Amino acid sequence: MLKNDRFLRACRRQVVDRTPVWFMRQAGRYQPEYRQIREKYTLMEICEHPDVCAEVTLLPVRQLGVDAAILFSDIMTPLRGMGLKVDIVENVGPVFEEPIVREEQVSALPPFDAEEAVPYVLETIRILVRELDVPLIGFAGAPFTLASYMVEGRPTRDYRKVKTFMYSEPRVWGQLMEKLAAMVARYLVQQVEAGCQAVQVFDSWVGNLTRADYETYVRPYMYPIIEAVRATGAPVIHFGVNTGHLLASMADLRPDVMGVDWRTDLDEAWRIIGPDFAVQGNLDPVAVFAPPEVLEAKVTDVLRRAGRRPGHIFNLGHGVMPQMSVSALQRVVELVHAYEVREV
Ligand SMILES: O=C(O)CCc1c2[nH]c(c1CC(=O)O)Cc1[nH]c(c(CC(=O)O)c1CCC(=O)O)Cc1[nH]c(c(CC(=O)O)c1CCC(=O)O)Cc1[nH]c(c(CCC(=O)O)c1CC(=O)O)C2
Repeated sequence: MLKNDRFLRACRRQVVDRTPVWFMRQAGRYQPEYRQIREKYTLMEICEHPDVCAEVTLLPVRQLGVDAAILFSDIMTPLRGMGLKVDIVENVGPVFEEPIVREEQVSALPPFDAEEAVPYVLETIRILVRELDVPLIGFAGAPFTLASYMVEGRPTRDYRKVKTFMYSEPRVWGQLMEKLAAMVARYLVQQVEAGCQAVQVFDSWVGNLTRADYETYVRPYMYPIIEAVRATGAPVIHFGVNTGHLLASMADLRPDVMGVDWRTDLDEAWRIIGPDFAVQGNLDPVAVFAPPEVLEAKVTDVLRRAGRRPGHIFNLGHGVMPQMSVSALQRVVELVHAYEVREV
């Protein structure tokens, strides 16, 4: 029985004693302890050593006092486990040796089973659920975001290659998205079966599409993912960046929680998707660098816009940045937990 279940209660829009808070990328380069571990292990090697990976996951929970842990991993972890040649290059990001350009490469993608591809991820989860007093969030990248890296071969600003592929080869695009959706659904369900109490689906880069393209080329492949997770009973959070124009379309997938970036005010986002969802976010990450009185005003503005309604999980509008300080994030947690919401 979890000592602190306010995150799970908020996912289900149940009344809480304090607004739960956690941060995307709460484990990472902003922490001196993480940087010390990274001197000995690459990011992927951390993931492949369950004892080290568990320690990295636990550190921010203990240091920051957040109400949820997120498994330390990357969205590239399952693809690498499937045998794809992808590396995380310093100050670049995921880089593929062979970008996807031909149908044969899509056909050659093998079926996914986490027990075979990434057994160490499941082992890390089993260690963590024995140690944690707060829920553990599992996660995966969504098909479009994964495909963006696989077709482009590396992070991109214009998505020219992946969108040209999507428009020019709709049949092969469909095969790629179906294979990735099957992998993501299976991977998330296996993370829940290993002990994760909630999962997040990161479609970080889907905001680069028009609403029509999202509904044509992406959303059809998302339904089986959300439905597979819903069947486990674990809450699912769906998040993308720059998705203000897509929130109504994404809501049709019926995740339990919609992640919101900072560009859309939280109350406006909640109005767009309606009262049947919980919401997560949405402090501008750069506000963490602001003077204390500005930071406090911005944290309070997010909380005020949630209007003390059950179903708000406080987070940044995107991930923690390497230049951030532990003390600034501790201050955000204090401010959120000090804010009066209705008593349980
Ligand atoms: O190499 C390292 O050790 C540090 C970089 C690092 C990566 N994954 C990481 C870390 C730890 C950290 O953020 O410090 C570790 C990482 N990647 C991810 C998460 C989950 C989360 O955001 O909470 C986490 C942290 C999980 C945790 O807090 O325990 C998932 C991830 N990787 C990725 C993406 C998509 C994206 O951001 O492009 C996403 C979705 C989350 C998001 O949108 O922020 C892909 C990725 N992974 C990575 C990079 C390079 C990051 C950089 O150099 O700025 C990139 C590309 C990028 O962020 O632009 C590598």
